[in-house]
Amino acid sequence: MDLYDVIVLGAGPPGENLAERVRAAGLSVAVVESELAGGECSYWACMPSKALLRPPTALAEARRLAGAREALTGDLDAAAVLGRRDAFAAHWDDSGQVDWIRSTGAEFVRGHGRIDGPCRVIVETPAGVQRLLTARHAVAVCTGSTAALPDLPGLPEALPWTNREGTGAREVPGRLAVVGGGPVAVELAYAWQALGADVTMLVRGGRLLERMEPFAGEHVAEGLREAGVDVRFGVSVGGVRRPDPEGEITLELDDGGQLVANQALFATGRRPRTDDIGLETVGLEPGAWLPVDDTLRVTGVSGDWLYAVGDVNHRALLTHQGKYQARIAGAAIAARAHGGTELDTARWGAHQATADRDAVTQVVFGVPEAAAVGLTVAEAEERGLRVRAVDFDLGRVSGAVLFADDYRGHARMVVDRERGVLVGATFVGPGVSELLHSASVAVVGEVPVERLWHAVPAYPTISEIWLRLLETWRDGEDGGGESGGAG
Ligand SMILES: Cc1cc2nc3c(=O)[nH]c(=O)nc-3n(C[C@H](O)[C@H](O)[C@H](O)COP(=O)(O)OP(=O)(O)OC[C@H]3O[C@@H](n4cnc5c(N)ncnc54)[C@H](O)[C@@H]3O)c2cc1C
Ligand SMILES: NC(=O)c1ccc[n+]([C@@H]2O[C@H](COP(=O)([O-])OP(=O)(O)OC[C@H]3O[C@@H](n4cnc5c(N)ncnc54)[C@H](O)[C@@H]3O)[C@@H](O)[C@H]2O)c1
Repeated sequence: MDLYDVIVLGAGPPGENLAERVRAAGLSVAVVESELAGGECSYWACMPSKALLRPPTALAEARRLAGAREALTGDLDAAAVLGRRDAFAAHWDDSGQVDWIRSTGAEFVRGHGRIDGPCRVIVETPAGVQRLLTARHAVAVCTGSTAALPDLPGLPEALPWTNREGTGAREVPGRLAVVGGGPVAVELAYAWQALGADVTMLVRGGRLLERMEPFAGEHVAEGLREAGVDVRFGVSVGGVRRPDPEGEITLELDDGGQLVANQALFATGRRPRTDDIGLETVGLEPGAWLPVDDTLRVTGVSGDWLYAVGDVNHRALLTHQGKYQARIAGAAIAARAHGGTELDTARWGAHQATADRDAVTQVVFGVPEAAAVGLTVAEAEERGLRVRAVDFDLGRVSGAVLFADDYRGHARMVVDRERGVLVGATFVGPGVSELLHSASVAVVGEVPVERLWHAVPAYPTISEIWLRLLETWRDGEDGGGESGGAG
């Protein structure tokens, strides 16, 4: 029997970070991984998708600049982009990440882990050997999520793409249907269109990126259309036919039409990887998301030993938010293990996950980029806050106009009227991703809006949007905020 202070099940970014955190606090830890250390993010999600997106984005941005545009002599080299993607996915070899885990002093155990009652994990190794690990203090489930496919006739036999093929494919399909309107659909539609596919997006709702402010999805839809993607709203898929798994795929649409393509990517959300991890041995339901308290401890399990971190708890399905949770959970596990320390579970406290509810950051890449932190107006109102949306056209900011000819974009800050602080911000436009952290600091720091006048953006950067937003805020509801110009 192997005894550790902490056992981490799943070595995606949150699992790796949790292990590092508890090691730094002097606890022993074993990390169990059934596939590749680094998780979905490193091999079939964040990394390869961003590697696919960066060359087309750079090219599209150059095309928008007189003088640079004239230097472009050809199109993207799809093979080179795919090759660069392979390098960013470390050629699907996790030895670098395993070395990093080991360098923290953690033990890395390859195999499928299943909980076997409180504080026990049985690992089935690739050699078929069963190994029992026991935890003195905590087991952290960090098993992530996998693509959720709709229950459609003919779909399983049609072998559609999920995010795995959508980020890992080695050939560009001639015609690609993309089902969904969330971040995966948006980013991969943009990337594959740029790589040479004819992409049609089938979005069942009326807009893209439904968790962001509506204007973000509108700008992104316009960008996709300009890039050549056929974006269709209000279309649902009722069934799928692909008699020859190597042949064309036909999507039957609810409006009576059909779409024939060479490949179909279903980007229709995620489900938790909890169906085969022994949850039934501790009274939990296999296949369900794991609800947690704000120290990331699973609720409904006695004994304070079971934690769930990352996608699997369904709080914020993003790598950086999972890593944030890992830092909080690691601190809480260490404090409970060492005893004697009172946990700081106040809002923004060291042992209280707060940002993954109140200051979730996200960037959806492509041209334009959509970047958001905190609450949208709708979310703030749902929480009973009295807010004011302060809007400004990014195309009237000097730094933006320099960034790209014919710059189009928009910014909004959401201000809590009672406290006079920002509770959310959204930017959409080329190159806005790096603006986001300034807004996050303002939201998390609960910086009074009036103080933001003293945070002087360098001229002429896109960050001057902050001055324009402050002027609009100052001029009040009906002030119009027309004071753009050169700062
Ligand atoms: C196409 C795509 C693009 C994305 N882009 C971004 C982005 O740009 N930025 C961003 O922040 N987020 C992005 N995300 C989301 C991000 O990938 C996830 O939030 C992140 O991977 C979650 O990390 P995780 O460790 O919780 O889960 P995962 O990354 O899924 O890792 C879980 C790990 O647990 C292992 N595991 C599962 N079950 C067991 C078991 N029983 N025993 C042992 N090991 C097990 C798995 O093999 C896996 O390695 C993207 C997602 C997709 C699909
Ligand atoms: N850049 C980033 O940060 C990034 C990029 C990609 C993914 N992610 C994260 O990964 C997670 C998964 O992303 P996603 O886009 O797959 O999921 P999502 O839940 O964000 O979006 C799913 C989309 O599919 C649609 N849909 C769901 N069921 C459907 C059905 N049966 N038929 C047609 N449409 C259907 C939804 O309406 C929605 O538009 C998200 O939480 C996302 O934030 C982040």
